[in-house]
Amino acid sequence: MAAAWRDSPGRIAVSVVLMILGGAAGPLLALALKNGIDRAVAGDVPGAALTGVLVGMTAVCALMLQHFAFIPYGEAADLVTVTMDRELIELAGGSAGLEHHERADYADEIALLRKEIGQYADALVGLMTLLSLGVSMAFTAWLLASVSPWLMLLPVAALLPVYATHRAQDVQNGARERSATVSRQARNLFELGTKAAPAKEIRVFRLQDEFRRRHRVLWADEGRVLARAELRSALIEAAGQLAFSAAYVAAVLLSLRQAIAGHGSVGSVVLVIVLATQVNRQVNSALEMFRRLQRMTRGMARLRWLRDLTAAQQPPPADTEVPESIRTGIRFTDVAFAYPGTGRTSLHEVGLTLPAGSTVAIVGENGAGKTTLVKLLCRFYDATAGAIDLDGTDISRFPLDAWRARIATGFQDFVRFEVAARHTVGVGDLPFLNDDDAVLAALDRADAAGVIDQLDQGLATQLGKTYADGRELSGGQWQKLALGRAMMREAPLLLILDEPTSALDAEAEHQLFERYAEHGRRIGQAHGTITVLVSHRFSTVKMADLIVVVADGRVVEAGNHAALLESGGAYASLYGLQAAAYQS
Ligand SMILES: Nc1ncnc2c1ncn2[C@@H]1O[C@H](COP(=O)(O)OP(=O)(O)OP(=O)(O)O)[C@@H](O)[C@H]1O
Repeated sequence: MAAAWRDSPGRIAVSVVLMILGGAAGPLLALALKNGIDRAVAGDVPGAALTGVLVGMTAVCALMLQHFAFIPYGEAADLVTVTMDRELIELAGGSAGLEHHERADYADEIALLRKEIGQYADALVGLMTLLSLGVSMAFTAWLLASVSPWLMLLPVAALLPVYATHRAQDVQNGARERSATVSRQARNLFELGTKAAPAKEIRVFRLQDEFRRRHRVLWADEGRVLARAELRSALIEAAGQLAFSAAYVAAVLLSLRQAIAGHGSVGSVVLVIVLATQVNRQVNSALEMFRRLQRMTRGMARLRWLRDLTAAQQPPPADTEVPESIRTGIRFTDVAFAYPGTGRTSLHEVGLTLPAGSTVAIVGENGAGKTTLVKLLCRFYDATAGAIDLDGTDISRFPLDAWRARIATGFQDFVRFEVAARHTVGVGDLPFLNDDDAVLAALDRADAAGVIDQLDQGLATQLGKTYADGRELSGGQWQKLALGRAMMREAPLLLILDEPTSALDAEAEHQLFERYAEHGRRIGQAHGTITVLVSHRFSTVKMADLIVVVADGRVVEAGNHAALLESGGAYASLYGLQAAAYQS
């Protein structure tokens, strides 16, 4: 409601007035009916006719006002949804690190939030309806009390189903929460089975039936849990409704007894019957609205959790500026790291110096810890122990945005930005987004200018199959544009290429890395830029000034190619194995 008021106070004010009038119209209709009947019974024809007109007018108001109110608050609700979407984009992308995306339990929460956030428009509808219902119920209670104070118990009895609904919702929420992981797995299978990227492997490995089978099993499990919860909550709700029904029958009998005893008119009996029916309807609607709002409350709690998490994950205040250039280098001192929530240490006592202006290759087997080292350099996470410093200053003391502004990166899981080719590359340095010369120079540095030559409209070509006129590229072409993006920043302090050439063969990767190393050395002379290349291929990184061999989260060797070969350690034997494989 607060968000809607901020977005469009006029629409909300008009809606509130119309909803209050609409809420009052129902009970007033019953009152007009009572008066009309009493006057008719008393033979007052003009009075009865007049109240007849009043009955008609209040009936029209009861039917129409809430519909008219829906126009402005429906629009306000749409605006709120858009505002909420924007907030979620801001929160999901606004934290310093990646923990909320990479931790499974946090990812579950965010997946639920993404699903639910579109329903916030319903929250406004629910609140407006509850406002109108509140007015109706207050009027109804007052009119019932005027017939007999005992009838005041009727709305009180209506609280029983409300309470029952609350309990029933708890049961359902608990079940939904318990099945969140299964639901995420099933969703994962659905996405794998319907998206374009996995389509080739699914066909070749004939995975369709296996996916369908697993999907069926997962939903069967989740379905059973949810169905049991649904049944339990339906029984709890039915008990609440039954209690109210008993109170309804008692109210009608009470008013009849009063009329028979001469303490009330025929009109009063009609008034009680109409109002008691309205109370029933009001309670049913209120139940429905409460149920919806409770669901929203869970979602709002999730949103608050994400707000708090994002705020808590903000970096500590910076107390020094990022230097223009690196003088000596970046040093890891006894760095250890465990991914939050895993309790498993991924890096152990890493001690390492990356000299200014050098090209450093990080090699190692799958899961060795190469990308984790890169994540710490980008400050996606803070080290659990130890420190990383640049020329003696801990990198956590730099303003995070300023630090990242001096890093250029190309990742293995690069993004396919489906925009104009110019912008796919240009986002690598936002101030130069529309600077074609800068974009072409970056593509040239990445040896990717050829991709643009193959596009009908050059840099202006819309990319991606999401658009009817979009041009789809091959995996390698997308990757080359991502490399161009990595080359947009001309004077980074760190140029990090984390297996960005996986779609290329060993020879092409080798040539490209030579080119990057050459480029790195050139900018390295001016700014002390350190080029970090991550690869599995020992043969392609031998030109690096420093080769760091990582195994099981530890740096096991570091030196240049010749020195490492001479020492005859892990590098020498793995290099020998790979070289032999190529030769054979
Ligand atoms: N987000 C994460 N949450 C928990 N553990 C993770 C996460 N990412 C990586 N790990 C674990 O940390 C260890 C190091 O992973 P890392 O991604 O750094 O390896 P890598 O050397 O880059 O491997 P690859 O060559 O396969 O990319 C592995 O044991 C991995 O399972």
